[in-house]
Amino acid sequence: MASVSAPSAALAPHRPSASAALLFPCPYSSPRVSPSPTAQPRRLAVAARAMPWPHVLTVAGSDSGAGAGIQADIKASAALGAYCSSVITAVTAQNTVGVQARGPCCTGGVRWGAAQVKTGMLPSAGIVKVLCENLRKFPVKALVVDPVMVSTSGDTLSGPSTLATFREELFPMADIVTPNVKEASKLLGDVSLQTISDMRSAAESIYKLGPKHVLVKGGDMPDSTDAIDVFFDGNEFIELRGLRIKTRNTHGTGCTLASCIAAELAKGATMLHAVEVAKKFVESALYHSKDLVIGNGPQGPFDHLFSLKSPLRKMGSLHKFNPDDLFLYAVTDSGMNKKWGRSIKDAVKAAIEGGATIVQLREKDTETREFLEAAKACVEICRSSGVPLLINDRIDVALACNADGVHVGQSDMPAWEVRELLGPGKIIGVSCKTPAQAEQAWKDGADYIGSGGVFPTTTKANNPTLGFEGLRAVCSASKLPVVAIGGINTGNAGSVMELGLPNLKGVAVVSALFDRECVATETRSLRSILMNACSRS
Ligand SMILES: Nc1ncnc2c1ncn2[C@@H]1O[C@H](COP(=O)(O)OP(=O)(O)O)[C@@H](O)[C@H]1O
Ligand SMILES: Cc1ncc(COP(=O)(O)O)c(N)n1
Ligand SMILES: [Mg+2]
Repeated sequence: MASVSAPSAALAPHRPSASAALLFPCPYSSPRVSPSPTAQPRRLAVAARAMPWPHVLTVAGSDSGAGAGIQADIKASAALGAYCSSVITAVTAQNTVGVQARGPCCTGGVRWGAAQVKTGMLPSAGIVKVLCENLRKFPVKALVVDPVMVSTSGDTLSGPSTLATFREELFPMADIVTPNVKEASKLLGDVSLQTISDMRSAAESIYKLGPKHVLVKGGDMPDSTDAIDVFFDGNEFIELRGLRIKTRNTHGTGCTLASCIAAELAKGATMLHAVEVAKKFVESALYHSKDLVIGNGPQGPFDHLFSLKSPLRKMGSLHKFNPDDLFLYAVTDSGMNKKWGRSIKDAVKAAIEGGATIVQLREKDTETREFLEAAKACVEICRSSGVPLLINDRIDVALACNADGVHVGQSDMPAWEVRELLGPGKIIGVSCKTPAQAEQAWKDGADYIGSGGVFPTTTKANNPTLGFEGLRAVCSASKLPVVAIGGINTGNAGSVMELGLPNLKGVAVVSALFDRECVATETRSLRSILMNACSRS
């Protein structure tokens, strides 16, 4: 890419002034309603009035190369279904080689209402102070602070003069601060950060400066085959481990991650879920862009809008996947429900009443139309009880009913293709019998694996039995949480949980619940057996 120079007027420093309000008009005034509602389809007109759109305001620098900064923020927010407005704090001239020039703009007079605000490059202590004044005057719903200091190309974007203002004024207001390892080190007086344990200590020290959460990002961690970030909420450290994509196109990963967090928060996600979706989004975008050639420099931009190639995709589920949801996993079977004269919907209702923590509709013999109708009814029941609903194999049905996710087997669509179709927010489970399959499921972006048959079963034909030893091997090798499946019932479920296997979060059952007269009673007794077993092991 040729070197791009920024217009010199834009590089001249400005003092904050009231006229900035004109430069950055408040984007929150009511949209004009079409004077002729009959001219547009009724459903669209109703939606436009009823839905407050998720909104991110980015306060960051412009990157003329458009891979990072404001440009990344707008693309990332749009990709995740949020509207993004912007306050430009600096103009930079950058390309795939590095930063050629930079200069500050102003942030004065901007009213951001109650948006989720994401901050990026804040080039001077003066601008950080103006920002903090505004934040105190106009409280926001959430504040995501990406303390941009040095670009990945090694160029300084915000000098040491801003450090104290970051630490003392901005961080205490933040809901999350997302430094990379180099920034975390600078913020803590150039401490050396070489290991995950160093990242944990850094997260804890930065947390003490006042933000509600800290994410220390490990994209630039040397010698790591995985991309590991450390999340800290003041109580618990969570290691977020993703696949490290081999690509030169990593310019703008940090800006993108922070904007995605803000976009997910705007959509109503909790902080940890927002961070998890954001990380998956960056991983998917890098994967899709790994061979992209833009410019000749060592660090290229990536394609934020890769998902446009997958028009089927929905906006993602707000149901954050919690591995503990695998505890009592109810899997339906159309034959069994027919035999006992109940509908899929009534079977699911009863399982939830009895304490099922996740439900999968596995309807191998149900006609598509009937399956979809039942799935839509089950989505409603599950949503109102806070229980995630997954669909076995049928990605089309999962998309049509907006289920929380899908469970696939080794002969179904590969999990990475499912992820392409469903997007980063949905839950994906994969059946795995071997450590190699478990490793592949993780690489493909799955959230959990189901492993079995632990015992002989009649529910699934030609299904070799793994036994406890096979289950142990898969659990020990898995980087994902595991649910055991296959021939599990009230008589043997306790012995499975008492194994105390690493990553084993629960048991999945079919006939033990649904090939019985009273689903709710069976579910209740299985639940108490599992709870007792867990308290013993
Ligand atoms: N090659 C990669 N493959 C997968 N994820 C990556 C890669 N590089 C960075 N990430 C992820 O991108 C996000 C931004 O991290 P990082 O690149 O460290 O931030 P920054 O851009 O601020 O230096 C993190 O979630 C990190 O794990
Ligand atoms: C205007 C601006 N803001 C932020 C970054 C950080 O980018 P990177 O993700 O490459 O560290 C950048 N290079 N330019
Ligand atoms: Mg980076």
